[in-house]
Amino acid sequence: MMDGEMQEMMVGLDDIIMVLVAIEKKIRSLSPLIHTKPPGTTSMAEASRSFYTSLLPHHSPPTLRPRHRLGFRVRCSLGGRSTAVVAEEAGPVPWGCDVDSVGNASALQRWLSESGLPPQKMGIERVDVGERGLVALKNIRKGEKLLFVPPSLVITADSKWSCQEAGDVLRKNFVPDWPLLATYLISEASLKDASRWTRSELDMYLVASQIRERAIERITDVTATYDDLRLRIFSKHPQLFPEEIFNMETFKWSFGIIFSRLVRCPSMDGKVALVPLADMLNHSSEVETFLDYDKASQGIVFTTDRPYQPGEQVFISYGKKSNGELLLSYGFVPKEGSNPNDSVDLSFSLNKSDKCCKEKLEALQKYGLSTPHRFPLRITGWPLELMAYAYLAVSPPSMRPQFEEMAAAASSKMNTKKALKYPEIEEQALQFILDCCESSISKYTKILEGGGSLESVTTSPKQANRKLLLRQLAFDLCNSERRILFRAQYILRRRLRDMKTGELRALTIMNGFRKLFK
Ligand SMILES: C[S@@+](CC[C@H](N)C(=O)[O-])C[C@H]1O[C@@H](n2cnc3c(N)ncnc32)[C@H](O)[C@@H]1O
Repeated sequence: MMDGEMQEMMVGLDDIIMVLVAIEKKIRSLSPLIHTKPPGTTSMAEASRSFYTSLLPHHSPPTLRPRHRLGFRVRCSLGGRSTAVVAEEAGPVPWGCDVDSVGNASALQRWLSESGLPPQKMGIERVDVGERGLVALKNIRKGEKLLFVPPSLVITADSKWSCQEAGDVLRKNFVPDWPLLATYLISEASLKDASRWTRSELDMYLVASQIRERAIERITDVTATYDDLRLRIFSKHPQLFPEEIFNMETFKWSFGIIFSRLVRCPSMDGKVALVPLADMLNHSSEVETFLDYDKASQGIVFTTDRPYQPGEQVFISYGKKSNGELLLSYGFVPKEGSNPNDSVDLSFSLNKSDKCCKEKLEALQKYGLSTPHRFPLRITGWPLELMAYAYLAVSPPSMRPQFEEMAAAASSKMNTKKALKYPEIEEQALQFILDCCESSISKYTKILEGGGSLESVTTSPKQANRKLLLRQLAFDLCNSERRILFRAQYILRRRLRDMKTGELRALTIMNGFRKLFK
């Protein structure tokens, strides 16, 4: 979560929705009560079933055979298993969020209103940004509250499971919300084909970007989480969690949904939920509004921070995220230059041949840092922490007494937000950052200008050749990250040049004085 603010992800109707598993067959048959129960009493299994039948483009029956789909994952490791062990096993990386037909949207909307959703000023429609989204049906004022999705339609860790016993087992074992919801989705879902990045594609197209590392970390975390659940729970209750349904592939799929569609509600102590209809809202960096639970109306709402006219797509913010983070969790990259929160992670290391390398490393470790360490660069500059890390990296042995102060500042554990200043090594520190920037730029350039293999894709993701689409996403991301690095390079070079001319001027003046006194 960036800047402690609410972060949306969400489980899409079309995803949650995909529902209905074989488990259902074994357990209890879901009664066709969906349309007969009074509003507000809908069970999550019913919700899932209805989503499924109302939004899927083809009304294919739920299948036991797991097929893959969707997005990326988060840090949610349950156990202490070394993540490095599973990194290599991670295999193909599910990516992004498939967008299905809007053909059945009206059935979904009808069902939602029969289940207690109040009349809406927005409807699900095909849109230019995000393929499918919510569009204003009437004039919407700035500051207006919208949605009001009642808790009965929301999926949370407390939701009722089709297979109550399975849910109880997970809760008894204190499984945290994210893996619990992921397992819930598997138990309710049947899966579809996905756009997926393979490990080799990540290596090929995102080799210059730190996002590749983070993608691998995420897969690793999900893999470790699944392994932990399998060991502690699934293997002990095979009748509740049969492996043909609860396996690594289905787990990756459900985490993909969680990553791209889970809503964190600040007003419910950060409780996470999957919210139908709300999960049709696309992200815009130009708005700041986000989903939350509204105590007064007892529903999930958001408050518009701009007016909309009928026909306009309505947006929320998924949080102040960089393009890389948006690609990682949601599978899209905003238009170049359109994201004021964009940043690029750059990895910095201590010099191994530095005489004080060991002491510097110890100082870093004391404050929870290491070498290499990643820092975010923005179009507007770099964090004070990076400058402190650079000071530490270039400081000579005579500055030993300052190592700890530098490490503390690099970890942002210093209470003051004041920038450290060591004029005697400032030039080297800036040069250290510049060198790292330039070496990174050359990696991006190699990818971006490497024979024009990343040709442009203009058709919709659905129709586009999957490979071209993924390459294009990687291309867009690399371009936006390189742009930030170019800017940092420009600022650093200028500052270094100014310092050098300043030094030169000072030297000339000094020489002048010297001559005068002679
Ligand atoms: C919560 S869903 C929003 C609804 C989604 N468009 C759908 O049809 O299900 C999040 C997904 O919508 C798409 N999306 C959201 N905002 C977008 C944007 N600004 N540009 C492109 N795609 C976007 C991405 O595929 C993302 O994973």
